[in-house]
Amino acid sequence: MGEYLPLFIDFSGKKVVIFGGGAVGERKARYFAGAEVTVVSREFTQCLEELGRDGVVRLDCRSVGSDDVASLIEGAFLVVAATGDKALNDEITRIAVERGILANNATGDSPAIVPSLVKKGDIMVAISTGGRSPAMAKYLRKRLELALGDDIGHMLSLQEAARDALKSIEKDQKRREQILWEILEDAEVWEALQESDEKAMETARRHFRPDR
Ligand SMILES: C[C@@]1(CC(=O)O)c2cc3[nH]c(cc4nc(cc5[nH]c(cc(n2)[C@H]1CCC(=O)O)[C@@](C)(CC(=O)O)[C@@H]5CCC(=O)O)C(CC(=O)O)=C4CCC(=O)O)c(CCC(=O)O)c3CC(=O)O
Ligand SMILES: NC(=O)C1=CN([C@@H]2O[C@H](COP(=O)(O)OP(=O)(O)OC[C@H]3O[C@@H](n4cnc5c(N)ncnc54)[C@H](O)[C@@H]3O)[C@@H](O)[C@H]2O)C=CC1
Repeated sequence: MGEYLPLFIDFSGKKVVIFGGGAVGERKARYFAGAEVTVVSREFTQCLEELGRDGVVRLDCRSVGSDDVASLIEGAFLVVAATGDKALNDEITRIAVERGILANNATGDSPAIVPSLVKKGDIMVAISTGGRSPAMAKYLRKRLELALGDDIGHMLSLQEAARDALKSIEKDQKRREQILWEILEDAEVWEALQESDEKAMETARRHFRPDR
């Protein structure tokens, strides 16, 4: 097993080439939908056809042999091998790696892993089992989705606002850090968040006191 580490990458404008237009190719295409996604496949799921029609992804309908791969992945930032043909997926992955392109292999050893993703507004939690049990990654995602309530999205907005306000009030960085923590750990602030963002900010402000 490799030394996998998560990293949040800005995919806007990046070229992603996905091979295979089945259920797995579709899931990966939706995951990377913010990028410039092309799906290359003999056939496409109905959902991919719709995404193609709406201009969310580009569809390239063709049968792929290993000789075609190099030209199809030119300029790509990431290649996803998700056809139903394991040998072809391994070959696609090998060719991408050879060219220094990131690759995700849906049926074998994979240089890059697509995680399970919990999203609450701008907060993201990525889950991987290092490839050992994708089913368990999915299971943990479902549990975390339930455990992390919607109020964390509101706390994010509050922290952002408090952080901005503190920059002009409190010159000492360590002190700003401490105040932001106090707000995070204040049960009454979390309670006030249920009522309104304004009420929560009001409650949070008591931590703004100058301490000297
Ligand atoms: C290594 C990895 C490479 C990669 O694809 O990136 C990989 C590989 C393989 N998956 C397989 C099977 C399944 N994968 C899922 C689901 C997901 N698989 C995802 C990621 C990953 N899958 C990467 C590791 C992630 C990690 O580190 O944990 C998720 C998280 C992300 C996504 O794909 O979007 C997404 C859940 C999203 C969500 O809902 O949260 C399910 C369940 C389901 O579909 O309901 C099953 C059936 C049950 C089972 O087998 O566990 C097989 C065997 C194929 C076969 O038997 O033929 C292989 C190949 C192999 O093992 O060699
Ligand atoms: N990594 C993951 O998350 C998971 C991986 N898998 C594995 O991923 C693979 C794909 O799964 P599905 O999408 O469900 O299969 P699928 O059979 O529905 O889709 C495969 C697609 O690849 C296309 N394809 C196959 N060979 C091609 C070629 N030479 N040229 C062009 N297109 C070609 C087919 O037309 C089809 O559209 C399977 O081997 C499956 O076992 C399955 C579940 C999860």
